Amino acid sequence: MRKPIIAGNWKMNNTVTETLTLLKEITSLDLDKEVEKVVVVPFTSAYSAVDLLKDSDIKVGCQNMYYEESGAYTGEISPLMLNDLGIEYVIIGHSERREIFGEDDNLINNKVISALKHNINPILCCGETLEERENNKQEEKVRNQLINDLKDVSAEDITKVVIAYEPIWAIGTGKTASSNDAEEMCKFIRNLLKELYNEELAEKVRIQYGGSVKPNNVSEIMEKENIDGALVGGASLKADNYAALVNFRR
Ligand SMILES: O=C(CO)COP(=O)(O)O
Repeated sequence: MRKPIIAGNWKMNNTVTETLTLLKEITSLDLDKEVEKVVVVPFTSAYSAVDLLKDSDIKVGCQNMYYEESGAYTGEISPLMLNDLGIEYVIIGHSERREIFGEDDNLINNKVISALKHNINPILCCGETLEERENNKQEEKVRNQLINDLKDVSAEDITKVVIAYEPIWAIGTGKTASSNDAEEMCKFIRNLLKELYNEELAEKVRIQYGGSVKPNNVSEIMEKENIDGALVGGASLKADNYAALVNFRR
């Protein structure tokens, strides 16, 4: 009932030339049409990616945005700019933004609200550090993040949000959460959504797992009841790997 969504987060990788090469390779491959496919590219590649993918069913996302529409915010990109390009998804609150660039839940909440107002679907990231997991604080951490990040998001809008559970200790480390641990946290998130909204809406929200997802573990992860997609970094940067992730059912 929830359409699976596989998103490749390219992070700070690929020039425009490299973007075009990779996307041409990806579009030449046979990709499952029943899976929603997103490539989340650097801002500099967004225009070229949208143009190259205009006749394909692969959607383009960006990795961040500011919440204001315009103004004196040197170095920032606005939702109007993303709209103008035809960007459908934006990652908000990735742990790298939180940890390296000091983004807090208040800023992230403003970005989520602004993206929704401009009809861009947020992929809202949450997840705990290794220390928090070792102290069994993962649920408390994710609960606090989501309560604050989703503040004032209406019932009408919550189903447009994709939530990505990305335990920080599993990102880029080759250490994946076990599929059972990932499912347990995604189920916890769905139950929280039931509490914040209601059962019917919570059942509609798509929840992704992210953190060292690879072609060889994607099927096991995607089999889980509360996991509806994957947000993939490293493995999404090679065309055949991206195709294998999208084709997790084959
Ligand atoms: O941060 C991630 C996706 O947003 C996960 O990255 P890796 O797949 O490289 O671990």
